[in-house]
This record gives sequence, structure tokens and C-alpha cells, in this order.
Amino acid sequence: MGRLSTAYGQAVAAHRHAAYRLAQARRALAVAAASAAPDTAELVAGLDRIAAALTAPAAPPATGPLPVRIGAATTVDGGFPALVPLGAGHHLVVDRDARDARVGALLRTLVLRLLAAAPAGTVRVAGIDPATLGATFLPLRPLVDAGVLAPTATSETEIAALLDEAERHVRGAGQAGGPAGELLVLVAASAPGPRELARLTALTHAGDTAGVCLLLAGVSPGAERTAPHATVLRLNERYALLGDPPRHPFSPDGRGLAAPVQLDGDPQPGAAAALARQLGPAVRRDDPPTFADLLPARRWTESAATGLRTVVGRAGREPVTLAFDDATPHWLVGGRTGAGKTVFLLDVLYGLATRYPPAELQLHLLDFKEGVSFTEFVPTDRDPSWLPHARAVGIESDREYGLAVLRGLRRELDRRATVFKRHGVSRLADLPPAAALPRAVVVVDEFHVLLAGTDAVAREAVDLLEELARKGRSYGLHLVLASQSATGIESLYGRAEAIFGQFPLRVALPGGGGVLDPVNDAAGRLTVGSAVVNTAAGVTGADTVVRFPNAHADPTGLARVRHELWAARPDGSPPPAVFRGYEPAHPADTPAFTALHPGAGTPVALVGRVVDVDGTAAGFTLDAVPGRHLAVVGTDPTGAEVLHAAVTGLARQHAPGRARFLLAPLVSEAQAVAAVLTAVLTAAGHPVDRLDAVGLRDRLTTLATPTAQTDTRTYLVVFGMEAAAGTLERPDPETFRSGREELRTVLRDGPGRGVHLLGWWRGLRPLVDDLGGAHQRDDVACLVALNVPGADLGLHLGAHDLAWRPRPNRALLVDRHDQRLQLIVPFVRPEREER
Ligand SMILES: Nc1ncnc2c1ncn2[C@@H]1O[C@H](COP(=O)(O)OP(=O)(O)OP(=O)(O)O)[C@@H](O)[C@H]1O
Repeated sequence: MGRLSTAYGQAVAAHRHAAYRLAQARRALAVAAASAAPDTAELVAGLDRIAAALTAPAAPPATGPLPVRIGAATTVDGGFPALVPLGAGHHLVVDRDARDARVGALLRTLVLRLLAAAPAGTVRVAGIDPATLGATFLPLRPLVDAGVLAPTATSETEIAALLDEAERHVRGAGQAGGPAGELLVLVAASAPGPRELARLTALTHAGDTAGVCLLLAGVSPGAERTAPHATVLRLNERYALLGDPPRHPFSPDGRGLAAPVQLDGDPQPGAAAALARQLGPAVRRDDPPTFADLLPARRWTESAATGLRTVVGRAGREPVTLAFDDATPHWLVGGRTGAGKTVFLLDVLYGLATRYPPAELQLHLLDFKEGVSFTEFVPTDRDPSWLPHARAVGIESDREYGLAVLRGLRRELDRRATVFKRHGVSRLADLPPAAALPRAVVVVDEFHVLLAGTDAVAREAVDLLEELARKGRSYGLHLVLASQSATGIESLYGRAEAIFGQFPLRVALPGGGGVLDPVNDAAGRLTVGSAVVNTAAGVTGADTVVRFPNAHADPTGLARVRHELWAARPDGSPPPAVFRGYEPAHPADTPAFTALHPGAGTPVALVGRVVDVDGTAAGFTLDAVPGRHLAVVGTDPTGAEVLHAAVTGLARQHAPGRARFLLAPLVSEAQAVAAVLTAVLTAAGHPVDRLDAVGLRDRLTTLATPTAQTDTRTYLVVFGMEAAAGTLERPDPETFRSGREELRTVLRDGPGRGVHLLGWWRGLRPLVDDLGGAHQRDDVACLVALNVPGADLGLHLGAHDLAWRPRPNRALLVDRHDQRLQLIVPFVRPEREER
């Protein structure tokens, strides 16, 4: 208030001085009038009116215009200050642009005077200068650095973005229903294109309380008509002629001030820097938005019936709200690595989760990169809380997990279609309250990973995304696809338009201009923490530059919000289904494994967890059908772990004495596992035999011999089957049958007699040799492929487009009998990781 009264005091003093000089001028003119000089009587009358205006008690600056000096009106008697009203619905139009040095100096001077006259932080200035590419404002650089003056808009895109911001500012003032708290001064040093100029002049009609003031240079005199709220200044070679200020005319007939005006020159050198020092601290309050700015005043008070809305940041000082609704059902977000995509998505998710209760909003979050994007939404050892809206969260997801989530969502759409039919509605909002369904927001971070290549996973993912995008609008399912690049994705060739056409809302972070129209370069100059938001599928001119807060900068604030939401969750809310791509699978953490018990039917060999939404246990039933044996293939020592899990699981399914285990650890890596297994099985009361290669061969002969049917199972567990190749190849001197022949008999006939082989082969080739050729592959119908190249495996299975790429902590489960192919996380013992 102190600064306001000082500025106002200064303005009043200037008025008084002007009034005094005016009186002097009037006297001089009266003398001239007496000598019948033409026009002087009129001039006197005009000056009288100005004097009346100047000496009348002025309205406080908050509600009235500021009188700002533009130069000196010259009379025969000398000069007096020429003032123009600015602000509170008053604007200035100059007929020449800043390429006339007098205009450039005038604009700079006016900017300094307006800033100096108003309380710090209440005036914001933005320049437009297409003709001199910003040169007009260069001397004011210290004010730009201090954040008082916005960087000059010179290109069509920048000017359009600035106009968007100004229009939002005006709308914001309109909605607030009173004088805007801040005066936005738009200074056009030269006229922009006709469209932008039309938008600028339209702003001059915004009214006294809109909080916007335009100084338009280089606008033709006809602008008087287009800008009835502006004082018009025309320049001739020596002077400027000042038109009548609207509502405070100098002349009775619109001829303006009769005294020509000598415009003030440039401000003193150093004036801009001094002002910047003075205003900087107050303006720095206009720091980037904070996380708290995104949150609603009260939690869970909004209804999602017609869509979801959240504040994502600010454009200038205006909050920017984005929606998932009929107009913008899906969003496409682009930005290079480190551009702030994850932070932006977190801002959106917290904004939504605080506005809508879990009954109105569900979240499905998929992250395909190494990182921790959505970890904070799921329970951990350190923090048991979770975001109650989260239904499925994939962290460092496999593509197959993404596919599983998308398939689940398609089923959800089918379910919703049935509900809609039952109620005879076609929109979510029309469902009766008792049948209301939550909206679902599905975020896929780094979606290009999911769609990479042209394999079966990519093809199915593209189909699913297209279907979800197409139907999602009416069923309340909204997609947010984020990526470093939305272009050049092979699997999208010919499909991109059909899919991205459903994504009208584009958010381009730094380096993410690819989500905008190819000719739209609005994202070219973004810095981290800002984004271009475009609600017209990226076309030029529909851009808003938004600054968004760094959610990660306030982890405590974030945790507080999350805990508050968690504490408020409805009774019985389940935690989200979580898939952590980096996490190994332990039998002891898998409910289906720990639930195994004797007498539960056909034994199953559990080998890991399926990469799916529920983390289903992965396994094979070992029934009496020929070929019900398990081959674990690959050099990865996990092979021994998989057999360990399968065997301990089988042991749990048999009462003591009802199963026999024959363990053949033929390779050194398996000795320790076999020792542990022997101890476990023995402790469980099961007979265990240890075999070497020769013992294995002998036992195969025994097992191949038909015996009377018993209900005792025999599990022959061989670690490193290829190590017995030499022994098995040799024919028996008496029967002339080789060990391999005995083996093949066991493979075919064993299951019928309760005999199953569980073997680890360290390569596909030895397995094929043992089977007697690839055409015999069904003799071992259950396969767990570890580090086996996809091409080799595809060849072995006769599947030419097998989407398998060997990687740590993953295996491909193949059951040739039920045509099952599943990506699994193979079981390992916890102690193995510690080694
Ligand atoms: N609004 C912001 N304000 C200030 N700094 C930010 C903002 N957003 C992000 N950053 C900074 O950028 C860093 C990277 O952000 P983020 O992790 O969101 O990037 P990303 O695009 O997801 O990158 P990547 O794909 O490599 O994970 C953050 O750690 C933070 O330091």
C-alpha cells in the first residue's frame, strides 16, 4: 500500500504541475486569441477541459486509469506535459511503428513509467515485435532478466501464445467479476499479422476491469475505429499529434490536443537496470507454480460424470485446467529424456486423485522404462501406503505385462457396454446413480517401448490401443500416452492417424515437438518445467505455454497428500495389483505355491509367476498324458532354481511315501541345489536317490520297463542332462538298447505309470538330440526357455514370429499340449540373490 500511495502521490504532483503549466499556456493563448489567431479559441477551450480533468479529484489508480506522460505539448509559450490515460480500459495506438526511433523510445519510456508508477508486482509487461525481431525491447533487457518483462514475442507462434495468455488473463478477470489484481501491459512495437492484430484490437474492448492495457504501434489511423478505447497518436516528421483520450477528450469535435507534442526520448541510461533491481524481488514471487497450486481446496468434492478436470500448471499467472472429456478424451505427451514427463504425469495424477474419489476415478499406470515413475503409488517396505485410485501399477513393465493390462481394459470396455445396454444409455453420464461407473485413466509412460518392432506383442498392443482409444470416449476410459517420440514407431505405420487422431490433447515438453503438427515449432524454445499444451491435435495457433511444478521437489508434501488420500480410502479398498519388472519371484511369496498340499488332485510343477496383472503362478500339470515332462533349457544357472522350485512344489503335493525323487545332479552348478533338495525332501518324508550319469542310465532302463500300475509318483530330476549324452548314447551290450532309447520310452510311457522327467538341458541342441529330432518335441511337452535365442526357440517350436528375447529374470513357458506361451518370472530361492 505504501508504494501505491507514493506512486499515486507522484502522479497527483505531476497533474498539479501540468495544471499549472496549462494555466500559463492558456494565458498565452488568450493573448493570441485576442489577436484573432485562427484556431486559438478552440485550443483554449480544449486546454480548459484538460485542466478541469487534471484538477478534478482523480480516482484512485486501482479503479481509474494512470495518467502517464508521453512528452511535452509545445505552445508558443513553451511546453507542458502531455499525459495520456492508460489502464482501466484505456489504451494507446501509435500510427508509426518502432522502426521510427521516436516510437521505440516512447514505448520504452512508457513501459518504465507504468512499471514505476504502480506497486511492484502489480504490472506485468509483454512485448510483441515482429518488425525488428525484439530489438525495440533490447535496452530493457534487465527487466526481462528480473522477470518483470516477458521475453519478446516475435514469431507468429509466440505472438499467438502470448495472445492466448492475454485472453486467458482477461477471461480470468471476467470470471473473478472485478478488477483484475494485475495489469497486463501488451506492447506491440510493430503490427503483427492481420489475425493477431484483430485479436489485439479485440482486447481493447475488454473493459475497464479486464486488467489489460495495450500500447499498439504501427497501427494505421483507421484503428481509431477498431480501437474506440484507445488514445491515438499520429506522428509527422517533427511532432506527434495527440488524439482525444476516450471519455476525457481534449476537443469537442474529436480533433484531439491542439498543441503538437514533442515526444519524450529514451529513459536515462541505467534506468531500466535500477527499476529491475527495485522490482525484481517482488516479481520473483511469481516463481514457478508449486505442487500445492495444483491441489483443490477440498479433497474429493468433484464429480466425474461429464469428465475429469485438473489444474496442471499456470500460463503466466493464470491456472491452466486440462480435461478428460468428450472434447479431449485422450492425451498424447512428448518430451525427450529428462524433459519432465514423469514429473508432469505425477502432477496430473495427484491433481486428479485429490479432486475425485476412488469411486469416480481409477488409475492404471504403466511404465516401460527403468526408473521409479509410479513407485510412490504402491506399498513398499518403507511406506505401506498406496494411492487408493490405483488399480494396476507396472513399474519397469515388460511389454507382455502392458499387453495383459490392455487386454484387461478391453474386457472392462465389454463389461461396460453390457451395463450401458442394460440401462439403455450411450454415455457414462446418463447411467443412473446406482449403476455409476468410475472413469478410468490409463497412463502409459514410454509407450514406444510397448509398440517397438513388429512382433506379435507390438501388433496386438496397437490393435488394443486403437480399440481402447476409439471406444474409450463413451465408456469413460481415457488414455495418456507419453513418449520421447511419437514418430518413427514401426508398428504404427499406416495406423498412427487412426490412433493419434483420437488424441486431440497434445502436451509437448522440451524436445517433444513431435506430438505437435510438423509445422508447429511452439515447443522449440521450452525449458524444463514448461510445456506447450494444445487442444487441437497440435495445430499451430492453439498452443498455450504452461509452467508446471516439480512434484519431486517436495517429497514430504507429496507423501503427506498420499497418506491423506490413503487414510481416507473407503473400507476394504484393496491395494493395487503391482508388477515390478526388476523383482525376482520367490515360491514362498506366491500364494498358489504356499497353498500346495497333498491330495489336491493332479500334481502341478510350479516354475514361476506369469507376467500378468495378477501375478498368477505359472506351472504345468503332470498328468498321465504322454509327454507330461518338463524341460528347462538354457545355460543360465536359474535352470537349477526352476527345478528346485518345481520339485519342492511337487513334494508338497504328496503325502510322505507317495512320491519318489531321483536326483541326478550331473553338473557342478547343481550340486549345492541337489544337496538342499535332498535335505528338504528327506525331511518331508519322501524317499530320495542320488544318481550319477551311469546310475541315471540304469534307472532309465528300470523306469522304461512296464510295471504294475501304482499310485506312487516317481520324479526323475536331472540337472545338466547333456552331461549324460555320452553314457546315454552307448548301447547296452546285452539288450543293444541305448540309454536314449530307454529315455524316449520313459518320455512316452512314463506319465501313464506316474513317472515324470524334470530335466535341465543347457542347450536346445542336446534336448533335440535326446528327443531324437525336433519332430519328437511333443515328447517333452512342457518347456521353460531361459537364455535361448528367440530364433532357435522359434525354429524348435515351429513358431516363426515368436516374440521372445532372452533377458535376466525372465523365461518363456511353453506347453505344447494346451498351446500355452507365457512370459514368466522364473522362481529362484531368496538366498540365491544374496550370493
Ligand atoms: N517442473 C519442473 N521444474 C523444475 N525442474 C523440473 C520440473 N520437471 C522436471 N524437472 C527436473 O527434470 C528432471 C527430470 O524430470 P523427469 O524425471 O520427469 O523427466 P522424464 O522426462 O520423465 O525423463 P526420463 O524419461 O529420463 O525419466 C527432474 O528430476 C527435475 O530435476
